[in-house]
Amino acid sequence: MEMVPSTMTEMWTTMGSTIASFMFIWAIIRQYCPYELRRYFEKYTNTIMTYFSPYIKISIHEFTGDRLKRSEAYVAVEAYLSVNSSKTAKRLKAEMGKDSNNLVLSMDEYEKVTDEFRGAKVWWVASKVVSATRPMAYYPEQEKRYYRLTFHKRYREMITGAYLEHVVKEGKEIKARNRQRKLYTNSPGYKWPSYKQTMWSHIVFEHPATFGTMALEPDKKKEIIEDLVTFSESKEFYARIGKAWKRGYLLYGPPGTGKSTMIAAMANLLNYDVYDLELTAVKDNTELRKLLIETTSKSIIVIEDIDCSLDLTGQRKKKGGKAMADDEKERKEVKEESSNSGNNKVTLSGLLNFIDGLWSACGGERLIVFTTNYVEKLDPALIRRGRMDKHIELSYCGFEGFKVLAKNYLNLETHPLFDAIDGLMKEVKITPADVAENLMPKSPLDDAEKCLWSLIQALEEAKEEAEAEATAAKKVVEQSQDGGGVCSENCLAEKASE
Ligand SMILES: Nc1ncnc2c1ncn2[C@@H]1O[C@H](COP(=O)(O)OP(=O)(O)OP(=O)(O)O)[C@@H](O)[C@H]1O
Ligand SMILES: [Mg+2]
Repeated sequence: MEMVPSTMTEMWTTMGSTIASFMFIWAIIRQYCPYELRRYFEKYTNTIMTYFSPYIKISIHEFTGDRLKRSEAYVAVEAYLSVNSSKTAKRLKAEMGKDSNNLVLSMDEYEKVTDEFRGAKVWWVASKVVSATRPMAYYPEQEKRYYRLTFHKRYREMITGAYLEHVVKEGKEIKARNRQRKLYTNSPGYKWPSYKQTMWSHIVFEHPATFGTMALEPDKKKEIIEDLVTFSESKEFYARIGKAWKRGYLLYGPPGTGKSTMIAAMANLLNYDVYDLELTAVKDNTELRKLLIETTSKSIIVIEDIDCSLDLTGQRKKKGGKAMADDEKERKEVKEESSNSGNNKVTLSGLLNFIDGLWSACGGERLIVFTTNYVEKLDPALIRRGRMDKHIELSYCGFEGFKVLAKNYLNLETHPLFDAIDGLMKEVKITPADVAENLMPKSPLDDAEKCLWSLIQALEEAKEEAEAEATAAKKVVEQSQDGGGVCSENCLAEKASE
């Protein structure tokens, strides 16, 4: 009877020491056996194991090829498992979901979940390979994440066919349902594209503007909405006519007329992401192309104040201020210059390529929107139809626009003061931003009437200013006509003081 515990102890001791020796030997092998030899050894053990194993494995990697874009299959599987794994997996990751009010769960790394499909059992594992450490300490390791699907070989046909189809389809649906719209921007300080997943950084897009809240003539509004909706539903049409599925919009007009607001409204209408491209932060044409490739479909790529972002006009003037007739030739020169000199800048040709070069067709379903305050400053090549298909002028606020704002801000459909405002609006130019500002209650006690009076006052002031300016301008014209182009000493002094 007493023998049992002692035998047990002995057995444990022997086993312990065997394991210890084995680990020791393994450590020695790891240290001294060359990496290549070990790889070779591992490869063949794997092959032998696979030969005898009744299971088939399929890996779905996050990045395939040259890591240009996240694999669509990976994204779909991720979404599919986010729903299907949360019931069975024990370690889960949580991320903020749509509208930031729920958490979306997905399986954590190295977690295994089981799924069943028509009586067949399959296993999914989320895993990653960390590539060998690089000599440079500040250059972090690369992680390559992937999902691995394991199933019995007797289900081969069904799993590789129907099941994977089901996973991708459902994954895409889940993705669309949980889609949190994003606002992306290219960060200027960022240098090492290879270890970060993307060159864009993003936040959740939460702009409340819609076409409903925009002050715009109803006809124009309707036309723009129809144009956008038609675009988003025209996948087949674009394929048939052999054009990339994208459309360019140029929004121009004075400051405060709603160009940025309209972009937000567009994104909200179509449920698209927004890529706010800061051209001045882009190093060169190559980087511009990389940024383009990393944009996803169903998105709006925005370049605000295009006239300020790029010295396009300057570049062309530098070439000797030639007449517009030399246009084509000049553009060619600019192109050559940019390809030869390799100066680190985004050039006009780089930007044109970005909009309609070969690369611009990847992905599809994208809007490119430029905004500017000075449309006449832009290079005609940049805004010709085909590049910027639709030109939308956003202008000063009309009475119709005012009514929308009055409804939004004060919940007013009519008011006795509306007639006075209508009259004044015909005489003076006021931006929707100024109207909006005046209609905004300034204290809790402000009622609608007070806000309307504030607007009337602003309109009257603007009118007086405009009149004063007009008289001054008239005076100058008269004086120059009187003097017959030759100024008297007095006139010169007056002009100088002006
Ligand atoms: N058409 C409009 N309808 C409703 N609100 C407007 C409209 N235009 C401007 N606004 C209001 O004015 C503010 C400024 O508008 P926004 O930023 O869109 O102007 P912008 O045309 O982009 O000006 P900028 O050229 O200076 O960038 C917004 O906060 C918005 O509330
Ligand atoms: Mg703006």
